[in-house]
Amino acid sequence: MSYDECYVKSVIRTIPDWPEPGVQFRDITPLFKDPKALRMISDAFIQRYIDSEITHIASIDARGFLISSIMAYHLNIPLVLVRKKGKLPGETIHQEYKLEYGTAAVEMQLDAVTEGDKVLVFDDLIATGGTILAACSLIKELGAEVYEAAALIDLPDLQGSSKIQDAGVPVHSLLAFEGI
Ligand SMILES: O=P(O)(O)OC[C@H]1O[C@H](OP(=O)(O)OP(=O)(O)O)[C@H](O)[C@@H]1O
Ligand SMILES: Nc1ncnc2[nH]cnc12
Repeated sequence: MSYDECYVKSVIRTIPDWPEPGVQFRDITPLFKDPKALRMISDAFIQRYIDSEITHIASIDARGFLISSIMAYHLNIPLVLVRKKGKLPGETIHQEYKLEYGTAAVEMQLDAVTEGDKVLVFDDLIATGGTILAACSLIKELGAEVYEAAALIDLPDLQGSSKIQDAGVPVHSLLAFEGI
């Protein structure tokens, strides 16, 4: 089955003014109810990385987990978790980042990745880029290299993907949606 961008885009639902007025929420839940669309995007990501040098996928809480665990299984590489602060046991490091209002923080376990690892950072969507940049900073702090940041959806008008690229991290996404 070949990748059909129009088909995949058609199963992503836009909810206007959620969770607050002015936001066009790109809802990926219908994609998980559609095995054909899920297979198309999973295969597209797997094809991109099958012959790459990536050694680990660092997957971002929570929607990032859904696609990256399929990728890790098929690529036969370790999946490590970047979670919202306070969810991971044991020794961790965390990084704060800015939200539209206030701040949030993501966290990784100290033994998640180490020097020599080439890590793909994966999330479902890039908006302002704050979450992925915080994840990249944790991976670098642990001594590993960020190979690339990938997401199903980019919202280019919010300039997050440009910000990530300006920080020296290549970015790959399958779909772009205009607007915020
Ligand atoms: O590029 P940014 O501006 O940082 O925004 C993108 C992040 O926002 C959403 O996560 P959310 O915090 O809503 O969490 P969820 O995946 O648990 O729903 C999305 O899944 C990304 O992780
Ligand atoms: N517009 C949006 N749709 C879905 N998830 C998001 N996370 C941040 N902005 C979003």
